[in-house]
Amino acid sequence: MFVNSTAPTTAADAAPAGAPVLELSHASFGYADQAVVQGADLTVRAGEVVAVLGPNGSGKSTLVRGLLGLNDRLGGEVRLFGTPRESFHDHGRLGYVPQRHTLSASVRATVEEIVAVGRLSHQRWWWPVRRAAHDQEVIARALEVVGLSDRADADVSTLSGGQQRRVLIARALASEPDVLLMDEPTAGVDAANQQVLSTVLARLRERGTTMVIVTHELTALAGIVSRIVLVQGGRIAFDGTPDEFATRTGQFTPDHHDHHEHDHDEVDPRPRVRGTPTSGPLDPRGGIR
Ligand SMILES: Nc1ncnc2c1ncn2[C@@H]1O[C@H](COP(=O)(O)OP(=O)(O)OP(=O)(O)O)[C@@H](O)[C@H]1O
Repeated sequence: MFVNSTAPTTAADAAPAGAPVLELSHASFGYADQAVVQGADLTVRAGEVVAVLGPNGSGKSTLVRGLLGLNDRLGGEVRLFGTPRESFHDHGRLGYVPQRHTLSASVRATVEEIVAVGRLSHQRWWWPVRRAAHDQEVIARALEVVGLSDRADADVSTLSGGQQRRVLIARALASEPDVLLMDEPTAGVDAANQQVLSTVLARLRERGTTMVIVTHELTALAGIVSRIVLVQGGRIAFDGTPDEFATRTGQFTPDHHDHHEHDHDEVDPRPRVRGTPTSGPLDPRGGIR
């Protein structure tokens, strides 16, 4: 498998470690007039890797889509890189891998062509249609990081579902986002491919990429997440470190002090987030299956 490549770079003006990049203040999101997520307060800082857990239907996707402006905000505020969402236009700084989304069999495009779509947010109308050398380089690195360099010219419809998820991650990486939001990136992916994805995510974390990952498979992310947010019934029921989560639920003890924590001399720039467990019982499923 791939493993010894470098991840795509983040934008040159990336937020400094610890700066707030995504902020929700008493935010409610839903569909039409129906609130699904209510009164959410959440600040994600540069360099954090946040796992969003919760039972089916609790509102995880709605929360993430709400951050991106993909559903209705019914109250509260959303700020992206310090700017109110309604005035934020630098969408290339946010990479999004949607849930349950693979590439339709009817798409006639190569893997590289799909990943190249991620560069569109960097293009200007006066640019030539032909890709610049830098774009080509970023696309090649994104493919390398997800282990699909050798499939660049393959028709996407010939790839497995798990490989297609990796194409979508590469597409998001190709936009060189400051923040990567992924909705169940490991869902429906076999153990071998989950391992590949875990390696990809670990490498991105090492590079300081801020990530918000909706997941039911926390074990696949052990050693990668720095913070856990649990959504229950549309509300944030827990927000804290993996250790605090383990203590609170008594269910899951992630081995989050993996080798990535120790094989560097420099101080980890990621902020230490204080746990803010709310009162009341946590759902025993805790979003883990
Ligand atoms: N487009 C939509 N229109 C109306 N209601 C929706 C829509 N999408 C989701 N919902 C409803 O919002 C609620 C929360 O759904 P959401 O997808 O956010 O949950 P989730 O926690 O991500 O669930 P899962 O783990 O199953 O993916 C559900 O009751 C769902 O039916």
